[in-house]
Amino acid sequence: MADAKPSHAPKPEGATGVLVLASGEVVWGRGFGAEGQAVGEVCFHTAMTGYQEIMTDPSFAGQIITFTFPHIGNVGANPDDIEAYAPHALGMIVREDVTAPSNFRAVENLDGWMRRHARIGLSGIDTRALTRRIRAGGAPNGVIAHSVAGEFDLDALLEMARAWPGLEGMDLAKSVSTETHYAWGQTREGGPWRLGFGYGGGEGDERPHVVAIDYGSKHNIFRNLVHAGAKVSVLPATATFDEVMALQPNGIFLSNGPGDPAATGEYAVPVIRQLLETNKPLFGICLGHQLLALAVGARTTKMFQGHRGANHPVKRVGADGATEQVEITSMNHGFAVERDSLPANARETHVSLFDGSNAGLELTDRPAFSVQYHPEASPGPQDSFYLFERFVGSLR
Ligand SMILES: NC(=O)CC[C@H](N)C(=O)O
Repeated sequence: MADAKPSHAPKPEGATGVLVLASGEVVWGRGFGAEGQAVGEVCFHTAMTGYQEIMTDPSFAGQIITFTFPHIGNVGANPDDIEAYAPHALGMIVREDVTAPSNFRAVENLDGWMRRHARIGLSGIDTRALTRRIRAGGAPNGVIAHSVAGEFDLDALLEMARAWPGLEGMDLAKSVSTETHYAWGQTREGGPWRLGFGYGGGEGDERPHVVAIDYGSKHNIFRNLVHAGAKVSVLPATATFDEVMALQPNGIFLSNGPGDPAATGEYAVPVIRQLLETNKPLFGICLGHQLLALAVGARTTKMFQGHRGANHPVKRVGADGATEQVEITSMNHGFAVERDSLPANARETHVSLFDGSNAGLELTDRPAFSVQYHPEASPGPQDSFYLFERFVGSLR
């Protein structure tokens, strides 16, 4: 089968998978993983490693990921490289077919892992053409479908893609959050994973206590907080001010998460405003950054194509306004804080060197700061671990 390009071409021989965009474009390929169909926003991710971490990052709820790196699946799947206990991305679009894994840590192949978790894959796609399509036209809504028998109702799939309302205005954080409060160190994972050791512990009464509000958090954030010296309790996205304070936090963490930050209106921002009044140190990542910005009166906006990759350069600007350093960061966001809407008590601390968009802030009258990128990496570089040390170091 020739590699499919975005087109209205009739179904090629042997096609078992298809992507149908809301525009009517049809891209044929070969399905893997689960059969069925899923509708969401089609984005692209440029990381060369970490497909399992990316698929399990809850921030990707509602999204279908096109991997620009052509060989996805060649290290299989294992029970450690996960950022949540199940995948949250709806599906993946890849260039090459998934081959048998070649890695000593693999316990199953990606195809079986995707099937087990009811996630759809599409291979044999010209991912460069699709990425250029997204870069030029923005991230479209679309349906990904897999049928071993090769039976597809294109009209129904197109209708599904068109009927999907899109991520703007969509509140997804509370649907992927934890349902109950739990202590991170008492789960099977603690600090960062090490070959031969697995995950380290995080218990200890002498450690400063971080209460994390889970809007769809990645596990590696909690592992890094533990590694920096904290113990972590996790609360649902809808936790009230009283529920947070009942745990006697030394510091508060606002997690990453999916969907439109402005659509979390009634539960996140009002609580964050109350938490800021306590003057307890507060740290936010990605959705947590956007929610902190909203809480101080700034605005967020939907980006044209978003930032998703593991090598995004960010400029860090010191409080003196002159000292500048560059961090290479991991990014995964489709919304951004509008710099011009930041109030006088919020200082922009980080700027994306790809497009100049806001990538971090700190309040000048409260011990609160946040970044748009993912300092916990997984996947990605670890340049930004200092943020965990800075936050945990500020807790008493
Ligand atoms: N990784 C995240 O927390 C993403 C935040 C938000 N959902 C966005 O797309 O911008």
